[in-house]
Amino acid sequence: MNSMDILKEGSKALGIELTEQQGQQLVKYKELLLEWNEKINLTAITEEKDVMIKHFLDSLSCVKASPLKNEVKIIDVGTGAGFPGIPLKVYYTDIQLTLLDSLNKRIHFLQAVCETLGLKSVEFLHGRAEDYGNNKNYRERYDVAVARAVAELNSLAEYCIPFVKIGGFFIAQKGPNIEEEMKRAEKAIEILGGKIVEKIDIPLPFSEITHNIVIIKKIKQTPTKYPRKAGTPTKNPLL
Ligand SMILES: C[S@@+](CC[C@H](N)C(=O)[O-])C[C@H]1O[C@@H](n2cnc3c(N)ncnc32)[C@H](O)[C@@H]1O
Repeated sequence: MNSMDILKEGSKALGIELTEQQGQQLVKYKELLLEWNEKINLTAITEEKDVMIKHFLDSLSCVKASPLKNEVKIIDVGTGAGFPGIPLKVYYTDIQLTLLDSLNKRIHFLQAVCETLGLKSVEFLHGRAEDYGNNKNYRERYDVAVARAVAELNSLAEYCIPFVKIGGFFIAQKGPNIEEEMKRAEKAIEILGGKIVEKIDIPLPFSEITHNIVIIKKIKQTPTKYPRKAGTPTKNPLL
């Protein structure tokens, strides 16, 4: 099966239909990812089929989370090579997307991808989530914050919840067996003004893997002392 077939079949299994143009944009993105990966470290997954499944289909599986829809304002925290943010932007063409990462080389890659694919309304932020989360231009300005493979949920909540408006959502894409990690994060989520409202199991197409999406609603303002200074949320997570 080629990359386009994996995308088409896999997205159907996820309950979504990609247009021909969206499919072509994602295949082009995959080519850029593998090309740039020879010069800068973007991904450890390099086999084409695995890239399509573990990066692209896994990112698209976020559409199972109901808070995601067109026209919302989304921040992808620790986006790395653009996952899940860019596949979501290809699918939901009208979202306003902010891609945040602390590695500038990755930001340059993301700018090149968005320019090549013709994606509009994308903002690029280079820096730490803890710093932008304290900046009034970004704090509590988003309908949705998403993150995949960045940190344990208790630290990740401190990175992400400050960006979300009251009534908005933080969507954490997680691997299998998330229950213990969710328990360890309960206190932190509450302190930061959130509440877990749903956990969705997602069987990843063409694999035996089941991933989880944890959906957290922001129900009250985040106290101004959070996020703490850069590094603290991972060194000393709220418990
Ligand atoms: C393992 S990668 C995952 C990237 C992408 N989300 C994915 O699923 O492929 C983690 C990324 O988070 C970024 N990161 C880690 N801590 C961060 C922080 N505090 N603020 C901003 N970016 C951070 C790293 O630079 C890295 O690109």
